[in-house]
Amino acid sequence: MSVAAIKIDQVQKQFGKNVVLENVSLEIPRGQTLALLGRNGAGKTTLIRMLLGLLKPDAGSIQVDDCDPTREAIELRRRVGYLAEDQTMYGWMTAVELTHFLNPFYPAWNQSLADDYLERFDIPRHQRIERLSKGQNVKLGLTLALAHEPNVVILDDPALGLDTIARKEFNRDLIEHLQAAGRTVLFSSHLLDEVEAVADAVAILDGGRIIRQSATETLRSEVKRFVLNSVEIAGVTPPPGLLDVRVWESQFVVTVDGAERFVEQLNSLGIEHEIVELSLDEIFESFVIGRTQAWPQAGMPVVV
Ligand SMILES: Nc1ncnc2c1ncn2[C@@H]1O[C@H](COP(=O)(O)OP(=O)(O)OP(=O)(O)O)[C@@H](O)[C@H]1O
Repeated sequence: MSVAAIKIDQVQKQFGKNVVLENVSLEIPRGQTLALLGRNGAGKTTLIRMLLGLLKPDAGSIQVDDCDPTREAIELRRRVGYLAEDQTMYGWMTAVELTHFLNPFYPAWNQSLADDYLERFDIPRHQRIERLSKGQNVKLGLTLALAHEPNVVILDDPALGLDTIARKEFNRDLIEHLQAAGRTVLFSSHLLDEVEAVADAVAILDGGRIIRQSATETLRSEVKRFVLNSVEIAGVTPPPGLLDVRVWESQFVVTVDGAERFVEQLNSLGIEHEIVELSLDEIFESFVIGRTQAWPQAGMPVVV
């Protein structure tokens, strides 16, 4: 058994002329929860569909729980729990009927675990699925994704459309039932404030590439915002990992990936600075819409 539960190596995918994924590589160690972040249309669902063998990569390779999704799709489906974005289910069945219906498709299906989830998630067993609320629907989807005790769980924007409290409940359930059981979880999301509490690691997908993958805590300690006096910064070499520069009255507000190195650089030059901690939301924003053009070039007059 390999150490990585999910291994994506140099994957490419294009639809017609639209290159959606370009040299995407990503590894998720067993037992880890990784949040895949990206703006609308970044390619999250496309990547997830390839992990499940529903789409073939144009190039590159994928391993999920030691299976190649393109060649072992059925075996893979049995080992992986999947909750799709806007999952549609048989509306005319009741929740409990659906669990019994799916049972024979999965050799490892655990009906008493399915019953247990229905109860713990407060899903009315005998109500038709079409009459369940959005929150109950998502939780039923989660029940179905987990009842065969998969090693790997893939959730495509699971909290989409849920209200704030339902999302918090969902995240709590995710932590209690998946992480505690040592499952590997990959979930895509754009609700970053909530990802923070759940994800051990995040990967940011932008422009068809993974532009950053890191432990959530490491990312927060390495990406910081600095407030600097504009006169002092003139002529200083832009730091590696510069993500964003804004001119604010007589100050430069600079976001850097590699905060420690930048602090050393500023200290060695005797430049005073204030450090601002960022939320994951602000970090994500700096990566995907940050602008670095406002960094002053040596010899350039500086706005004061
Ligand atoms: N089957 C397909 N045929 C053609 N283009 C597709 C197909 N599936 C996805 N695309 C295109 O690929 C790009 C990525 O779509 P994808 O659904 O993977 O993004 P996403 O990150 O999941 O977005 P969202 O957060 O909005 O769900 C989009 O430009 C989309 O139009």
